[in-house]
Amino acid sequence: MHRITSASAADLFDIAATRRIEQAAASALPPHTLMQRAGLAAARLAMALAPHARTIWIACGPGNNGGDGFEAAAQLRHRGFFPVVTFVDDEGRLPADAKASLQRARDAGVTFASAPPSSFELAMDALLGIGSTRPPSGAMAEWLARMHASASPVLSIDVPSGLDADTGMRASNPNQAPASVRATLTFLTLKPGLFTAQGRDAAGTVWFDDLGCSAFAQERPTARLAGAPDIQPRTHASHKGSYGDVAVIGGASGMAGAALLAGSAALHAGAGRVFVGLLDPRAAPVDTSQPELMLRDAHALDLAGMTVVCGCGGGDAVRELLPRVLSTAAALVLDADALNAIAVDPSLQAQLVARGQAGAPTVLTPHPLEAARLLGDTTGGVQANRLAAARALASRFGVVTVLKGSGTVIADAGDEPPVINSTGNARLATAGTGDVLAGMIGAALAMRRPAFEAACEAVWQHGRIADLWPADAAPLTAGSLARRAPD
Ligand SMILES: NC(=O)C1=CN([C@@H]2O[C@H](COP(=O)(O)OP(=O)(O)OC[C@H]3O[C@@H](n4cnc5c(N)ncnc54)[C@H](OP(=O)(O)O)[C@@H]3O)[C@@H](O)[C@H]2O)[C@@H](O)CC1
Ligand SMILES: [K+]
Repeated sequence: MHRITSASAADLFDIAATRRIEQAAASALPPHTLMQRAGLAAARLAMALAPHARTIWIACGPGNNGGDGFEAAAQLRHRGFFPVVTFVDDEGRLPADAKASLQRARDAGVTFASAPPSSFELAMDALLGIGSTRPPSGAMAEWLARMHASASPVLSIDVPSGLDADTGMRASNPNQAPASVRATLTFLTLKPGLFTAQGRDAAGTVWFDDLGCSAFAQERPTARLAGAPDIQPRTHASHKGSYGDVAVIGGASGMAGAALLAGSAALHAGAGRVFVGLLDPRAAPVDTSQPELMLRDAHALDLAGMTVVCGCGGGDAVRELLPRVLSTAAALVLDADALNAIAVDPSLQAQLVARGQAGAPTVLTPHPLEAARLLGDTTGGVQANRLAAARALASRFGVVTVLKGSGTVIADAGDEPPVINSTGNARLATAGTGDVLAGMIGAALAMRRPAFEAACEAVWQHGRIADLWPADAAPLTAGSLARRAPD
């Protein structure tokens, strides 16, 4: 068993692949082995999370997830703990594995109750796992609300009940605040839904136990966690030309800040030279707080050979420059208003596709609403399956897509599984952080990183800066994020 951190690189498997792996493993092992291993792992983690617990409440559901809970209860009782099990259903309907574990819990002397204990030091959610088919209701919903309202830690078994392990969507109560201390112990495979959409909030700290079955995981991953990128050392005999030129195009009237933020981020991410082509004709000729940035009139910038970051604060004015940007930029990041302009213009879309066909690297950085506009979908439709939406955008336009949000998804147009980013936190929910990300990706492209790697690395670093933000420092702002340190 090990804890998954933002540095962990790992393959993720959807429910269908997990079921196949489970079947292959179960048929090669003696009956009940997997559930006994799962229950033992759950009991061990429960003891580690609440070593002095007097009462551990284990809520068990009608399938094998409940079976894991019974098995954990038996193991905890054998070790001198006092688990109290509440069980939602008729035991006659339990699958064979779970029935055997229920019997083992009874034989171990576990207490069964019809209602949750009045106090508990740890709650174990073994109600629903990957077999969840509809929103929890009745006693199940009440018990989930009860455990998440308590100050005690909640340990979810395999998957937080009601969370779709493929998509990270919650079946119900999407706004229900999860318990402040929460962990999920997942078995056999890591599932993508634990890491994107509502999954990260629901799951808390993710622990993984392969139940000794990694040899059976011969499936193609659905997605991946990329883990910490390798730092590319700079050679001593290098100069600013070695790290490429970035040109930011944006900053229409009243929105110069967005373009300056992207420029600052590109500079601090290591680009050799950064030009900021402002769309506002009355913009100041220099930013005295960042004199390294070379401010220009966007229309006068020669973009040939440049990595262009286009759209930050671009307003409607960016539209007229897009044909030239799409046809001349050596590498390109399209953000914000550039994406909105492309979403409503078939000729720009055709140009974007042509870039992909010509092998010109392009990265799109939409948030869910921008992605929805590009796909002709709704934000809800995009969020309902973020992996699929990112893949659809990447293949439609022949680009790398960075679908922002909790668990940012990075997909390319090829066969590679998409990456779900594992860094970042709610500190990033402040104006301008998207402009900073666009600038960081631009810098990585200017340094000749392949587009998919550039996007994955920059997204990881962007979140990592927020993760390392000192708790006692001033709140994170986009400007300080771009400079990679609190003011
Ligand atoms: N087999 C093994 O050895 C191993 C299995 N493992 C464990 O098994 C888990 C998968 O087990 P599973 O397939 O039985 O699915 P599970 O998530 O328990 O739920 C299915 C049951 O719930 C019911 N149901 C669904 N939604 C509902 C709702 N909202 N409200 C009420 N009922 C609802 C559904 O009934 P139905 O939809 O048919 O009415 C069915 O009865 C997996 O996540 C892992 O924890 C691991 O230990 C590895 C070894
Ligand atoms: K569960």
